[in-house]
Amino acid sequence: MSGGLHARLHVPGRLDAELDADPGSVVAVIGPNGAGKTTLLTALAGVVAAEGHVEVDGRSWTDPVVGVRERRVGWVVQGQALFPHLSARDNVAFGLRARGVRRAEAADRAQAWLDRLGVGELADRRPTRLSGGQAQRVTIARALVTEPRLLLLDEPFSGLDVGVAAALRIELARHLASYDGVTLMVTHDALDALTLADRVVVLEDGRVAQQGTPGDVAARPRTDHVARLVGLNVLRDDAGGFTAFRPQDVVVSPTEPDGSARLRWAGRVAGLTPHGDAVRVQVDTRAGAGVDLLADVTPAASAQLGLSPGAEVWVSVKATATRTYGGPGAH
Ligand SMILES: Nc1ncnc2c1ncn2[C@@H]1O[C@H](COP(=O)(O)OP(=O)(O)OP(=O)(O)O)[C@@H](O)[C@H]1O
Repeated sequence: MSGGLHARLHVPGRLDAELDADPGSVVAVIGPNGAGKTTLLTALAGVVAAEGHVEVDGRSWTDPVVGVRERRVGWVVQGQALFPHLSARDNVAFGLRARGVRRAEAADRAQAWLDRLGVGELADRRPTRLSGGQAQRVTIARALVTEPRLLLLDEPFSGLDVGVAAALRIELARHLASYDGVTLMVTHDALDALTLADRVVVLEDGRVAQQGTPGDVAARPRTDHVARLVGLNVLRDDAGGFTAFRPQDVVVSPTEPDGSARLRWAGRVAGLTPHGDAVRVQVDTRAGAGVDLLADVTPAASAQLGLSPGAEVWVSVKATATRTYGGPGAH
């Protein structure tokens, strides 16, 4: 048996997934709504009943079944409330007290974690007197104080101001770097998956659709969801291969473009949104299972082409600007 996490979990109708993670690694779990991300986390924690097995640090949590309270899991869950009647320090100390740690020691250890997360001076405050970012830091301290072997983060930055989330991201990255347990982080944010994680697991319909390093998953998405997250156009061919290209390499023209070395599609403009200095044009081409292609054009070109929703256009991309992978003979 080796360390880290080994899990195979089956929750009928909701999840059928196998997962391995090295000690100290951070795994981002991404996928569309309803893909099974929360089910995966709750099944690992033992909150949701699952068939299969879970092994952490060489110890089975499923044979015999280890109860929810005995699993060494730290939770930071979306919308999870702190106990309103307890101070920040007592909130953090709670899990230690429940494990029989004496009051004074629990308070000291809680204070040390609050200090580490930069909210030590707020230890006596109740949650209603904390900002969203401060409360999330207390929640993270509460998850880490019991020294879990599995840290489960479900959208840890959602609902926070951009600036607050950015600061917390840096803080959390620092803690994760020195944490030797396994972290699983559910996120809808491509940047979090790319910057905080060592591995990315893509769930779709309760199954693992793809996994790999963040760089590999971002460069070679195999699901529409990931393609959209990382801002790539990805088309699937009949042989199971994929063709990916960047929106900035797509040319929009009023008539069919010349040149045989271009892939081209006729379509209609489905939407226009600002994207950095460019205009991101969504074109419904019926090219790939109802997925719109994305093209980035300059505002001047957009005006010149008279782009507006419903306009008929051609989109094309040089074959040399595309990358194919995944199918037979491709890589
Ligand atoms: N308590 C439940 N009982 C039965 N089915 C459920 C329950 N909770 C979720 N499901 C179903 O299980 C599937 C996976 O849901 P889950 O909440 O794990 O997805 P998710 O990837 O976390 O989605 P989101 O991004 O929307 O949070 C969905 O089809 C959902 O409808």
